[in-house]
Amino acid sequence: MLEVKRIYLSFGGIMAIAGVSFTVNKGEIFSIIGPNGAGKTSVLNTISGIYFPNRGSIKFEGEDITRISVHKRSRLGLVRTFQNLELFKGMTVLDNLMLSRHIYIKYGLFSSIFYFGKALNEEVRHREVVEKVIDYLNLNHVRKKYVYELSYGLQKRVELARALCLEPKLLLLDEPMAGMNMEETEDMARYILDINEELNTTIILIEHDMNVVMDISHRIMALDFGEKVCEGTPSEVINNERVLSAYLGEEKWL
Ligand SMILES: Nc1ncnc2c1ncn2[C@@H]1O[C@H](COP(=O)(O)OP(=O)(O)OP(=O)(O)O)[C@@H](O)[C@H]1O
Repeated sequence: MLEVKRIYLSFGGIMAIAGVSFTVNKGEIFSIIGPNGAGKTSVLNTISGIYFPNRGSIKFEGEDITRISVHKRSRLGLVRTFQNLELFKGMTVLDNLMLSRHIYIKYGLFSSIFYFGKALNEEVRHREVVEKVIDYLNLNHVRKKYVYELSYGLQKRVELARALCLEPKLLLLDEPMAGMNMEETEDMARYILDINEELNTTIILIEHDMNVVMDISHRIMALDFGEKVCEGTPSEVINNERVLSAYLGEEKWL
C-alpha cells in the first residue's frame, strides 16, 4: 500500500531522515519506534505531506505522492492525527467533526449559497459519516460539548474521530496514547485494533508506550539518528541486538 524509498530530510545542518526505506502492506498495523529525535515524526510528516523529502520517493497504492499536497493526500485516503491535538477547542465535538469533512465538499460557491441538489446530498452524506464515527468511538455523550471542556483522553479520542471522518485507507497516528492514564490507553488501543480489523484501515503508529506497540503491531521499524536500525515482527525487533542494547543501556527507547 505504501512504498517509501530512500528518503532524506534535513533541517539546516540536522539530518532528520537519512536514507530510510520501508513498505507498509494493506491491513497492517506498522509501528515506528525510536528514541527522542530519531526521526519518527519527520517520517510521518513526509508521508502525510507536511514536508517533502529532499530526496527519495513515496508511493501510495502505486501512485507517486512524494510532492503532492496534504489536501490531495487526504482525498486519496491518507490521513493523520497529531501528537499535539489539532482541534478547534472553542467549537463543539460535532462541529469539529463536520468541519473535518470540508475537504470532501465538491460543490461550488453558487450551489452552496443556494443549497440545493448536489450540495444538499453531500451535506447529508457528511452528516451520516460523522454520526457513524461518533457512534463508533462512543462520543455521543459529548457531541454537543466544547472540546476544551473534555478530559485530555477524550480530546485525543475526538482527534482520532476527526481523522476517521475523512474515511482513511491509511491512518497515520502520532502518539495517540501520549499523556493518557492506563484505562484511557487501553481504550485507545482497543479502538485502534477495531479500526484496523473492522474498518480494514491500514495504520502507521508512532507510540512511546512499548507495551502497546508490542501488543498491537504486526510489524515494527526502529529508527535512530534518522536511520533505520531494524524492521520486523515485534519479537524480531525486541530481540534485535541494537534495539536490545538500547533498552538495557540508557532506557532511552522507553
Ligand atoms: N521543523 C524542524 N526544524 C528543525 N529541526 C527539526 C524540525 N523537525 C524536526 N527537527 C529535528 O529533526 C530531528 C528528528 O526529529 P523528529 O521530531 O522527527 O524525531 P522524533 O523521533 O519524532 O522525536 P520525538 O520522539 O521526540 O517526537 C531532531 O533532531 C529534531 O530536532
